[in-house]
Formats: sequence, structure tokens, C-alpha cells
Amino acid sequence: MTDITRLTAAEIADRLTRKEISSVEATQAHLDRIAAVDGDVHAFLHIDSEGALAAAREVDDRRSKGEALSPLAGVPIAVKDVVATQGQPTTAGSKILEGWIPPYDATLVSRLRAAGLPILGKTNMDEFAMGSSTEHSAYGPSHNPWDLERIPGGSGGGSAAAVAAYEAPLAIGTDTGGSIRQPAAVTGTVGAKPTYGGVSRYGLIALASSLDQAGPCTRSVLDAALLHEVIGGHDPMDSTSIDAPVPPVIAAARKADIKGLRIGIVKEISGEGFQPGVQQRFEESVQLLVDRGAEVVEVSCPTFKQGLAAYYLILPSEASSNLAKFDAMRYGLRVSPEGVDSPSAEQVMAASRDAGFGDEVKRRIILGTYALSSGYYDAYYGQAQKVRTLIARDFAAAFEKADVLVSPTAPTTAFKLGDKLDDPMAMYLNDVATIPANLAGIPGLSLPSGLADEDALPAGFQILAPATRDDLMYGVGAALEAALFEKWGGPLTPPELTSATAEPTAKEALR
Ligand SMILES: NC(=O)C[C@H](N)C(=O)O
Repeated sequence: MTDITRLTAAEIADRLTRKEISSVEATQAHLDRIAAVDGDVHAFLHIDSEGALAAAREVDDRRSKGEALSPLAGVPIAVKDVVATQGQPTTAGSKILEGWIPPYDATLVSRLRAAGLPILGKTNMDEFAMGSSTEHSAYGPSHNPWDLERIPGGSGGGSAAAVAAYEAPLAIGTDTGGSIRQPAAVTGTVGAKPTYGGVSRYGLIALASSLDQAGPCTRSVLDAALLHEVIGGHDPMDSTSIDAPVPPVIAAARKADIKGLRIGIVKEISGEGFQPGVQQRFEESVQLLVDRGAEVVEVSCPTFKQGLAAYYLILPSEASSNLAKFDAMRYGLRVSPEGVDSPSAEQVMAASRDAGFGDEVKRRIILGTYALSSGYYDAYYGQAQKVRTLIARDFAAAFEKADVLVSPTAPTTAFKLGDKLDDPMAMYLNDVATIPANLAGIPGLSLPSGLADEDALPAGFQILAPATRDDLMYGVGAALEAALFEKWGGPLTPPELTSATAEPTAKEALR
């Protein structure tokens, strides 16, 4: 008997359509896997066995009645805990939202439910999506299935780890500066950030509204395209949502045609500063694309060098404003200041925010309020916005010379838990190659390029495409994946998680 958890979402969907397995079986198999390994991986913050199985029963029922179903109907999925799920806890990895049960679903969650994807639970993340390792989660870090002593990336490390550990065939992530792509890179999985506005942000707990974008975390490029199609498309509830059909991502992934396509290597985000093994796998992957008929050009985007600095002014500015709503008055944690008899509202707010936010969140709120304060606004925030425009111009010029741009996704493979925790700059540098796409609003995809020689850990390959041409990145990604699978004789597989020592720490969701 095949182990259902080892199949891709497309393979599970196929077997469901042919009625070889039921959604209840597929869902139960993944719940069993979570029970067996999540004590070690800690990918989940909440598990909803009952809700997932109920959704699975419903879709099996509809299938048995011969109803027309969505292509992924019955395939279970995990959702990052920054996305609102009605009746299920949603904490964004923060203590300040502990116990909050949203009264509504995010649009993308409604779409998952309508398409019949059972939701297994909510995945761990850095608090409010600030970080590159999940170590800033208020509920403890997730662990990389390739080596449990290493980080699974962040902020969506839980989603990536769940997919890499076969706890879920699909997961939802969000990417503000790399939080889908960098975790994908370090866990040997696939992650796609759609064009800004391609997937509705309604119901995402906002980090930086002009940068946030939700997208798929999977183990194959085709699976990512299939999920993209389910969650993408216009939503009147999000004023920045693109009012146009979803680009033909599935067709592009199936065709995987790159003959004559111009692939641009961005000088500023490869080579120097990248781990040699990561760089080497990147270069070999480019060669594979050339062997399959693509052309390579080198492009230069000089302002990318200022990308990280601009991001760390724009993001904190927006975050400080978005996070102002966590004031202990409407929802979440409320703490009374110690030793004050009848505290004012302001004193309660201050005490609650002090107790409810972690250090990284506080750091960014302080940075953001400073950058926006009168007298400094033009010098910092205004200047960063100008850099953002220049980055968009660099991209526009590069896309004149190349159809897609490529780079390693992250500078290194997974580092050890604790290694960068006390050094914010070192943590921020993980996103040096992914941030420019968020600043310009263009789509990006990461897929595994192999294991680095130094440590035998996964390295990521990033593909960037012009806005609304998400199909191009899926086409190139699928072509490279096919070439790599041919070379390796199949996908990369992490070592077996045999110990299963700990019970899952995630609580069954309160119902
Ligand atoms: N949400 C993201 O994309 C996070 C990015 N790693 C940051 O710390 O801002």
C-alpha cells in the first residue's frame, strides 16, 4: 500500500477522482502523521481533526453523488496562523492574540472551504510574521525536518516544515519579504509568492499592507500552481486585489516550455555573500535550463543593494500602524499594570502591549514610529519610498533584457536554532534576495536546487517574473524541476523522522 502522505497533492487528487482513496482516508493519514512527528517538528499551533474530517466526509459525499468538484477537492491543507479561520484560533504567533477566535474566514480560507480542501490546522510562525526562523514565535520554534536542530526558515517555517515532514501535502504561507520563499528554500520545498494583489489579503492579519501576499507552500511546482488557482483571483473585499483572471499558472506548469526563453541572472543577488554550495547548485540549475533551450543573460539591478535598508524602514512603518489596533480593548490579551489601583485605558494598553508583544515586534514598532515621526519622515520613510521606486525601475529595465530573473533564494542553507537569534541584522540578511520582489510587487517562486556540498542541506532557486506574469515563473520552475528530478531520480527526500519521542504540543482547537 502506498503511504498517502508521500504523494503530491496532484497525485492525491488523481486518486480521489478515480475513487481509489477517499478524502477521509487522505485526511486521516495526515492527522496520523501529525500525531507521530509533530512533537518533534512543531509545525502546528492548533490541530482541528474534527473539522478536517467533517470537511472530508462532506466532500466524499458530494463526490459519491457525482457532483462536479474542484481539482483539489478532498486534498487536506495546513494554513499559516496569520490567516483568519472562523471558529478556529488565530494567533499570528503572538501572545497578544492568544485565545482569539475569529468570527469570520479570510477570503482565501472561504475559497479553500468552497473548493473542498479539509483544513488540518494552523501552522507556527514568527510573531506577526517578523523573522526568518520561527524563533520569534511566542509558542516556541518549529524544527527543520532535514535536521531537527536547525531552523525551518521564517516567518512561515511551520507551513514549510509541515509540507517537508509529510504532515500536509499543501500549506498556505504569507510573504512580506520572503516568508514563503526562504522557508521553502531551507526545507527543500516549493513556495510561491504571487503578484501583489493576486491573492486577496482580506482576513490576513496585516504586517505591512503594501508588501504582504499569501501563496502556496508545496512539494511540487504543479501543486503550487493548482493551489494558486484555488486561492487567487479578484476579491471586492480587498481594494488592492487585481481585477483580472488568475494568470494561466496550471497550464504553464504542465507545459514547462522554456525554449528560447531569456533567463536573467541578477548580478547583485548571487555570487559574493552566498554560501558556496548554494551558489554552486544555483549555477548548475541555470545550466540545466540552458540545456533545455533557454538563453542566459546577465542583468544588473544596482539599487537592490539598498533593498534591505528600504524594506526595514517601510515594513516597520506600516507594521507600527497596523499593530496599533492591538490595544487590549477589543480583543486579545488584557493586562492590568501592577500596583495601580484604577488604571487608565492608556495604562492598561501599555501594560498589555508590553506583556503581549515579543522583543522583535517591539523593536520594529519602535523603528517604525521613529521613521514616521515628524522631522524624520522625509529623511527615512520618504527616502525609502524613493528607493522602492528605483527598485521597480531596475526590475522594469531588467525585464526588457530577460523574460524571467533568477537567483539563489536564500544566502545559506538552514542554520542552527539559536545561531542568529541575538543578531537582528544577521537574521534580516536572510531575505536579501527575496525582498526586492515584495518592494516591486512582482511574483517569485522558490524550488529546491539540490543539497549544498558543505552540509548536505537543501538550497533554493528563485525565479522572478514581471507583475501578473506568474505563469512564466511556474513554467520555468516546472521545467527546472523536471530536469532536476531526472538528474536525481526523483524529488529530494529528508531523512526519516524516526524518533517520534514527543507528543504533539499543538492543542486540539477549542470548538
Ligand atoms: N513576513 C516576511 O516575509 C518576513 C521577513 N522575513 C521579515 O522578517 O520581515
